[in-house]
Amino acid sequence: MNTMNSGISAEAENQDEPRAASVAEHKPEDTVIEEGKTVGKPFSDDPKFKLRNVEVFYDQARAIKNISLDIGRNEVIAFIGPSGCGKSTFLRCLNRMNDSIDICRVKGSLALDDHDIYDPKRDVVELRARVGMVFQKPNPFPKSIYDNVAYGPRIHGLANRKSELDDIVENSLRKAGLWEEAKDRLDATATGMSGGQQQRLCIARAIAVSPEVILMDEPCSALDPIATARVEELIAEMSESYTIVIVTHSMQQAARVSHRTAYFHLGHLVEVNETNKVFTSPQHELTESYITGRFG
Ligand SMILES: Nc1ncnc2c1ncn2[C@@H]1O[C@H](COP(=O)(O)OP(=O)(O)OP(=O)(O)O)[C@@H](O)[C@H]1O
Repeated sequence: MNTMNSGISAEAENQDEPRAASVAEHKPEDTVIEEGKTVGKPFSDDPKFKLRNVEVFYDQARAIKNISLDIGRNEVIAFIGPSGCGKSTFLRCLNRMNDSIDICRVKGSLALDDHDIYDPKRDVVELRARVGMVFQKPNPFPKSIYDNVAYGPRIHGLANRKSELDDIVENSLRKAGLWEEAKDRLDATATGMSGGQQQRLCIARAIAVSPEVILMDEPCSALDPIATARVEELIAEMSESYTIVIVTHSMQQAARVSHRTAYFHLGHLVEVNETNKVFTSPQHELTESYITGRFG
């Protein structure tokens, strides 16, 4: 796990690659991006997801442009890039959350454990149990803490007896680091919790159906620094059991929590590499421009 949290720009600027000279000569936005060409290490020896030539359209507008990427088993991968570059759109393909958007079309090959995610015969409810999601804003149901966590296991029939359900709720809350705070108020309404607690409850809710992957779309953007630190600790703990994909606007967060980082730009996947490499010696000038704050 990478623990760098400062000095990203300084380290990036200290490298003596010849590319540095060319950056000074023209604006980053003038850079021509070679479609479908991602520098670094976009592929993995043990992929959980194999994503090839993925394109996503909203009506005629192409939001994702010929992206190929593997996401490794039990890897934490961060998606970074300027606003509107397609991070969330690409993330939402991984459990077909885009299905609910009528104008959205997904092309290419997307496989989870070598099975086509977009197979028309695929059970999307089962897919989303395997590939859970935590959103930007904590969105607990207006129910009790217990019922929030028990909801998924109930609809998926994961517990035959009340005692089994109790165990799932307790284990999920423990894994989400919320048990001590919640155990004496399981019947209290979830919306009365703090924002950070609500977000950990949403993580517990995702964990309760035994997912293999957890997608996180800016999970800390509505949280204060202490609640953010708690969720980041959780990500580190959860990475032992799950594959985690996190979209973040915070480069420090990407550096702290992820093994690999993927840099998106205008719908292209420009660079993917081990996180410390992306932040200390980016190979693409657009990545370097972004992490040194030239735009974004
Ligand atoms: N439901 C939608 N309908 C039409 N266009 C959309 C829709 N959602 C996203 N887009 C467009 O797709 C492109 C990529 O958006 P997306 O939200 O995936 O980017 P992002 O990198 O996650 O942005 P941000 O960091 O601001 O959340 C943008 O041009 C956006 O306007």
